[in-house]
Amino acid sequence: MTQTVPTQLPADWRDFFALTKPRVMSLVIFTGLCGLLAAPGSIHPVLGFTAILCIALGAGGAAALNQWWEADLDAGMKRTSKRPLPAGRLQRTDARDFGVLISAASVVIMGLGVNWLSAGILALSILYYAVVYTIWLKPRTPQNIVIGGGAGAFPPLIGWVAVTGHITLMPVLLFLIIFMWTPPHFWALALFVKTDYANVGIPMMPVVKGEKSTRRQIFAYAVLLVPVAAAPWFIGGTSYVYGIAALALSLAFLALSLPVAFRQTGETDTMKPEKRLFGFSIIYLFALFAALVVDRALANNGWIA
Ligand code: HEM
Ligand SMILES: CC(C)=CCC/C(C)=C/CC/C(C)=C/COP(=O)(O)OP(=O)(O)O
Repeated sequence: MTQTVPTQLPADWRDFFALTKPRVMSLVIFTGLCGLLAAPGSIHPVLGFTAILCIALGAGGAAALNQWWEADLDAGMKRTSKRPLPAGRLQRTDARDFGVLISAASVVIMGLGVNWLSAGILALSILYYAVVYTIWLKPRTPQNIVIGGGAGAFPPLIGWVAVTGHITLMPVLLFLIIFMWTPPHFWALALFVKTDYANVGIPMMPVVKGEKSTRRQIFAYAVLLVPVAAAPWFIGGTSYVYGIAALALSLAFLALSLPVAFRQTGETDTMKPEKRLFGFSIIYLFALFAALVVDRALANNGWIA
């Protein structure tokens, strides 16, 4: 007897999966994993896997709650109108319940299985993204992503604390790197989807302060990112392998932010430098955190100091 094997998950499962913003969260999870792998000491692989699963569940749950709250806003923006809620493929209450369930599960499992400090920071970052950023800051101030960006900066700290059980300067620096990276990452994108945010009344920086001010601020954060990204090397937390990679990547990021910072655009501009900077921002963070893990692996094997 022949059976047809379904090649795709049922639509409702795909929609729940989409609620977790999987593409964005892949980098969130990767930075969490790198924090865990770069931390001094060791963790049992099963517990390490559990910690990363909890970061994924917590970040995904917070993203679901973000979309539950913003379903009407998302319906009004071209970029987000096809998401499961605005497209009518899911009930709003189902998205809320799913978000609460996997967020709560992530914190409890992290606490019981790994340690309560990492569980506490995970809970803080979920509340930070779903409540402080989404409900409070995003509709109110153009500094929303500067302050709210803190939420996305926690995962490497959580991964690190999952191993060590305490907070030191190194994981705080990893937090600061993502904190400084978030404004240029997001504002580069906001420059080319400006009208979307203006249409739904979200006070993103280019809408409120204008393009010129946003461009200058992107540059300022890209400048600050150079010493902050190299700081783990300066304090002796890594070797020159990470240090050189951090400087090279950050200077490339700065170079790409230059044409964004000092140009004016007309109505028909294709926004190539802004799109390039946004694209590179993602490669930048993947490569920087990968360099950190390679550096620590080389040191642990005695190949570098
Ligand atoms: C408040 C902070 C942030 C804001 C407002 C923001 C906003 C955005 C937006 C609007 C997009 C476009 C893609 C989409 O529509 O889903 C995007 C893409 C992306 N973001 Fe962010 N982001 C933030 C922080 C982060 C952080 C902390 C990470 C990871 C560490 C991250 C990783 C990514 C990635 C990987 C993409 C590309 C996704 C794709 O290829 O579709 N973002 N971000
Ligand atoms: C562990 C944990 C909870 C991590 C959280 C990670 C985090 C805060 C990531 C931020 C990423 C993100 C998708 C922002 C989108 O902003 P938006 O929601 O304003 O974007 P939108 O306009 O696409 O809805």
